[in-house]
Amino acid sequence: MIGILGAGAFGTALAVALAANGPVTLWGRRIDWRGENPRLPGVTMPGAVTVTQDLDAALACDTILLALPAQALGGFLDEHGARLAGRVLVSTAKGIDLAHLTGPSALIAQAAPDAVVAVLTGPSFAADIARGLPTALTLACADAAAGAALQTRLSTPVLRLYRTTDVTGAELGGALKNVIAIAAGVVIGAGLGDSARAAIITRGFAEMTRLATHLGARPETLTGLSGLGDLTLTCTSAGSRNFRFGCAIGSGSAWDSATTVEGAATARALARMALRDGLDLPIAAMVARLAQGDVSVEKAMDRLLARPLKEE
Ligand SMILES: NC(=O)c1ccc[n+]([C@@H]2O[C@H](COP(=O)([O-])OP(=O)(O)OC[C@H]3O[C@@H](n4cnc5c(N)ncnc54)[C@H](O)[C@@H]3O)[C@@H](O)[C@H]2O)c1
Ligand SMILES: O=P(O)(O)OC[C@H](O)CO
Repeated sequence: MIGILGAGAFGTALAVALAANGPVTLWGRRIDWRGENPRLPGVTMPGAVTVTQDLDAALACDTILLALPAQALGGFLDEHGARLAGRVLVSTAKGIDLAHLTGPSALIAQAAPDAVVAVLTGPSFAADIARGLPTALTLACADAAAGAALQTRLSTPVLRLYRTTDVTGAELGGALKNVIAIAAGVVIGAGLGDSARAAIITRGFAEMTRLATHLGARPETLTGLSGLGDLTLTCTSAGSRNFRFGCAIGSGSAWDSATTVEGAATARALARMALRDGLDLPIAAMVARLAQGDVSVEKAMDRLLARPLKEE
């Protein structure tokens, strides 16, 4: 049976989609809604989904999807990680943990060393998945046989999973695209134009590839759904919270800090990793400063444009 930890927009959307294959238990720490999750308005839960605050019910499942925000995952695992032993654990968070400078799969593997760990990522808005719109994702698992079994188990007629054994590449693609999406939003919010956005996407993709391959990812994974695919979606759609957050920075508008924006903390993590490993990640470093209000949009653009001219 499938359990999902985290009853936010994405956990709920996955529960709705996977109910097509059988019963699903969706756990949230606070379920103060019935029938329709306010984080995913207009979506009714199918009968095959049990929504619960009882963690034991979800932990009784053999396959568990973790749909908590990246910066919340470490704390959750500190408290409950030992109870995840022996399961198939699928990470869906798109971020780099600021405290450990690692992706969610490494945190999970550390908390539950004997578990099979996989990553589900790729271009997908929760609202699209919940509405049953066609979506293609990447399922990454270092254990090829376990990955193939999961691919079958988590695919539905409209949710099409492609598999890879490159966990590092798939996970980093999903985390890093959020940072570049903030930068793309800043460009659009500040009225700098679509040409500048295309430049940010392309140079951002170069940064994503530089860091991911440095950490052992296969370059072709970055050009797949989990990298370029998700980067394209997130940098071009107002459906993305990261993109909208960037737009708010660029236009000087207010932002609701309760909204999950994974790219802000991940940009800070990347800035630290760049320093640690001597990498050049100028867009990520600037997003980290913009997200914290440490630099104005004008100064950020001036500094990026004043960098020495170089080969592409
Ligand atoms: N929303 C999407 O379209 C989408 C798509 C793909 C991947 N994701 C990824 O899924 C992850 C979750 O995003 P979301 O959209 O569901 O966010 P969300 O803000 O809608 O929901 C987050 C949920 O996590 C819960 N939570 C936070 N801290 C917790 C803790 N310590 N213990 C237990 N529960 C906790 C919150 O109560 C909330 O229900 C993110 O990493 C995001 O990048 C989201
Ligand atoms: O709303 P965002 O920016 O968190 O993006 C959601 C998904 O990651 C898009 O694939």
